[in-house]
Amino acid sequence: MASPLPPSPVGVHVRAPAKINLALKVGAPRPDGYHPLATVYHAVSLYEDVFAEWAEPDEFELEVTGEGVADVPLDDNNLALRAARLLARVHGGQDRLGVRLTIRKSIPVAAGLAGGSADGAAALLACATLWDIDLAPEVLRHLGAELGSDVPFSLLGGTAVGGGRGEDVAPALARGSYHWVLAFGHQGLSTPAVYRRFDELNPDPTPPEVPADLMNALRGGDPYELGAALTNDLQPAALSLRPALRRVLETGLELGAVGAIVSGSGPTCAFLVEDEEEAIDLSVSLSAEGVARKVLRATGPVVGARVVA
Ligand SMILES: C[C@@](CO)(OP(=O)(O)O)[C@H](O)COP(=O)(O)OP(=O)(O)OC[C@H]1O[C@@H](n2ccc(N)nc2=O)[C@H](O)[C@@H]1O
Ligand SMILES: Nc1ncnc2c1ncn2[C@@H]1O[C@H](COP(=O)(O)OP(=O)(O)O)[C@@H](O)[C@H]1O
Repeated sequence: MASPLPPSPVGVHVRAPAKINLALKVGAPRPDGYHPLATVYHAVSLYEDVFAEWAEPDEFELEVTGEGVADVPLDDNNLALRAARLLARVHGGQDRLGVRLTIRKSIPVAAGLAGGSADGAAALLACATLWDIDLAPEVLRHLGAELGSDVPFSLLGGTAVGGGRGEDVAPALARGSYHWVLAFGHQGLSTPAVYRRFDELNPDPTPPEVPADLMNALRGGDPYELGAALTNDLQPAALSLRPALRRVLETGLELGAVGAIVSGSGPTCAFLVEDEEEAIDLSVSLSAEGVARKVLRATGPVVGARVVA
């Protein structure tokens, strides 16, 4: 069969954001092993860049550069490669498609910020654009859910409620823009290990519900209210596996953060501050304290995966 002609453009650049969970309520494991969640995702301005270029039919190539590359799988376990193969298989029709993917990582690996999911989401969108496969956003999100629980949100972005195992996303009614300071650890945490520790610590958890105070705070747009309402059921499990995180959280609060939380399964600590000036002050002071490997500022909410060029 003849290989399809490269449609224009020949290369596509997609950018996808990191997430933090403003609320993460976790229930008892389901028969399939996943935990039912009621979560509020929030996309922040730290991005993965994924480039997709036309390649020979059936050729799926990957190059990864940037933050934490040594810990990124380069084989078919990589979420970006899996995304490309999945899209080609399900929506490629009779065409024998191929792609050369390049990921420029800025989101630390296994940090609780969904960097791998951002790569999967970005690769889906980049390949769909490159191969001229026109899919509705909800169809793309449905495909994303096959790659991982956080991938649909990486495509959606903004602030959104997540149900099911996290893959069932809907935009939340939210006002305002928030300033965050993110403190990264020296070593990642395994998401399955943190869920396992959650099970040990919570033999009989209550069914998860999105907290009303957090939704009210988001409707009001006041960072102080939001800071007080941040909640993460996985935080005790992450602290139990990485006790040093307690000091990071306490230090950020002592230095003026209006809220502090472990992001998802950790180990990144996210600090909410009042405004940009406070964000600059806190990031400088936290760096000086030496409690984290690296400290960065970010704002949220930002849009989900999007074509840049
Ligand atoms: C904890 C969260 C919070 O948003 O994110 P991270 O902090 O890892 O970024 C997510 O639930 C992670 O989502 P994601 O990293 O996409 O997980 P998946 O690839 O779907 O699943 C990886 C593993 O995590 C566990 N898992 C994941 C989701 C879920 N609702 N229950 C689970 O028990 C399972 O052990 C599963 O095998
Ligand atoms: N493109 C990718 N980038 C980073 N990690 C990936 C990628 N694809 C698969 N992974 C695997 O997913 C794991 C979790 O990755 P990541 O999304 O960075 O963290 P988290 O789930 O804590 O948000 C990594 O340890 C790695 O084995």
